[in-house]
Amino acid sequence: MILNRLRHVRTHANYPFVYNQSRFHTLDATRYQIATQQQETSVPTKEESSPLKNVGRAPSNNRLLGEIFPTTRVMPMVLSRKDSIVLSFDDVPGPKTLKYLSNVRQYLSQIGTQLTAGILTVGLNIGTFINNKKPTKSLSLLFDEYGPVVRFVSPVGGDIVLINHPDHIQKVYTMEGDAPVRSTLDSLEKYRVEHRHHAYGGLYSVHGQEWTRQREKLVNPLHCAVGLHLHGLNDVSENFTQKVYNMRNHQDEVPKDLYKEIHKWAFDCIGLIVFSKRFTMLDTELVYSQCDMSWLYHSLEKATDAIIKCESGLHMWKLFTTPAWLSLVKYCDSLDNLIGKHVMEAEQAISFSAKTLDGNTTPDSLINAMLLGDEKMNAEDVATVIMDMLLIGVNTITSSMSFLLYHLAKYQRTQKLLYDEVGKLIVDLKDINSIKEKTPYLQACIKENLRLVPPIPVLTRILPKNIILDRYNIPRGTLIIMSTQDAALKESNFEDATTFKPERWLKPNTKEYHSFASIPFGHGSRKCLGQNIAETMMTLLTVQLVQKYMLEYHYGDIEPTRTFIAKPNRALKIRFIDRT
Ligand code: HEM
Repeated sequence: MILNRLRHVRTHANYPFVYNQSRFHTLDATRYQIATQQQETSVPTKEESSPLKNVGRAPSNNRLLGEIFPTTRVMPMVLSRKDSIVLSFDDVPGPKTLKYLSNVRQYLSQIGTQLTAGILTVGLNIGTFINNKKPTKSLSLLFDEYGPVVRFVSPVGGDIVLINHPDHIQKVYTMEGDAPVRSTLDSLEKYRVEHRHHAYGGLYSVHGQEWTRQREKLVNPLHCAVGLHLHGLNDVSENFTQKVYNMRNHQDEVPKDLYKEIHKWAFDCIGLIVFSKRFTMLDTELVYSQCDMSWLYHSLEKATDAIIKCESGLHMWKLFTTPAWLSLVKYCDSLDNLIGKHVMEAEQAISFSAKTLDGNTTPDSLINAMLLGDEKMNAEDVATVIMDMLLIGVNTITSSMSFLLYHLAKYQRTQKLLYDEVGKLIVDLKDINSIKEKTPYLQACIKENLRLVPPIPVLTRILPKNIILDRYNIPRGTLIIMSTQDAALKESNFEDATTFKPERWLKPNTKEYHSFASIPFGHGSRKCLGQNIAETMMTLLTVQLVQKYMLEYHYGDIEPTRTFIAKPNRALKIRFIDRT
């Protein structure tokens, strides 16, 4: 939604460049001066009426942009000899084809910037297929062609700038402001506007004051959640380890879909954290009609598939009712209803026991934390927040756990070193920090796995101020896509970059790396809130599996798919061989 609003603004912002190219060729000095004046501090005011002053950024009288990023005073900058030359937004290199189409963008305004991202994804996937390249490689080819800052002139929405240099990523984060804005999933947003009567999104997708309110409400309960449920999380992991034992075939492989079993494990764990209830999807063979929990799981799976389809295609669902869109509505409705039921039960339990929450009391569940206290949320908002949490939390953890097992099975020497560390470990379930302290090599494995395959491979920001990246002046309001995975796979940032080498994260080696070269959980005030939960879950399960089994993998390389949350692109046929 925000993107759709900003797109309108950005369209006008580009006109001086699109139509006045020749004029600028003769006015180079003026252009550089103007671009420099727009550096990080400059934000347009209502008084700026000269067309030249508005080059490369939003028109000054735009109310919407002002609403999202409140206006600050313009500080004129004087160009001294020491100032490096700043190039305009139009000089940013990128594929030309889309530029010609940009003249028709105003006629297609309701489709939006996300479509350009969709086209980008489809293009990269086709390129990968035609050139028989690894999916992770095709994005880096773009940077090889155009340099570390690539501009996509969108024919139908706002332009996109793609970056992969750790210095630039760091600079974007330092300029993100107090209430950072990321691009959201348009499909989920449309669903909420049309089918949920403009309900707020969950923490991942809201902005501004609502984001601040939700984040403040959730930050502590999510931190405490791990401590509250450490035993339960360990039990779920034990369940998974036992299920693998029961499901193995004669080759010691799990013949059914191992990814799906990991998904159920993640669902049971996050279910425990969110609802404070023991879900038992791992023990349940799916008979959908029989219980709410199975339906919740089934709806989550189907809603995820539908969102992936809607987000990665050509966004036709914005114009027509496509099967993917119908499926999204059906399963998001189902998720909403089922989660709503849990929230209502929690509400009733609260009113029955007349629970209260003063400032120092730790709530006994995440739902209760949201329903109690001074800034308590209404039931509908709580249901939305939980839906987003399930969609992000369950899928990201499933992705990382799958790749962690794959990497351990593939790199036998690493697995042996890990076994030396955890083989005889007795896990003290009173304190997760002590478990982490006793397992530095395992923590390095988790980190290295997330470097190689971050479940969310690109992060986005829409900045409140102009930013200069690699000498190019990028106007505020531009969608900046940070290809963090590409940064993490670059030889210039990590030697032997595509190899799984946990040792690189052990002291003193860790100092060698740029702190923004691998940021799987993001950074800053909008950083992932589930990092501790994710690391704890992966620690508990890996310890149990490595203590009991030797992992092996004998098939072709597994790559992450290019979807909004990465998945393995082929079956996880890992062998779980009993340790004697
Ligand atoms: C391996 C697992 C996970 C990874 C790699 C991961 C990664 C991320 C990333 C990259 C972001 C965006 C950060 C940014 O824009 O700078 C994010 C946001 C978020 N994550 Fe995670 N995540 C994981 C698991 C979880 C779990 C288990 C939960 C909760 C149960 C969770 C809840 C959230 C929330 C609520 C946000 C939005 C925060 C905000 O906008 O303020 N994540 N995550």
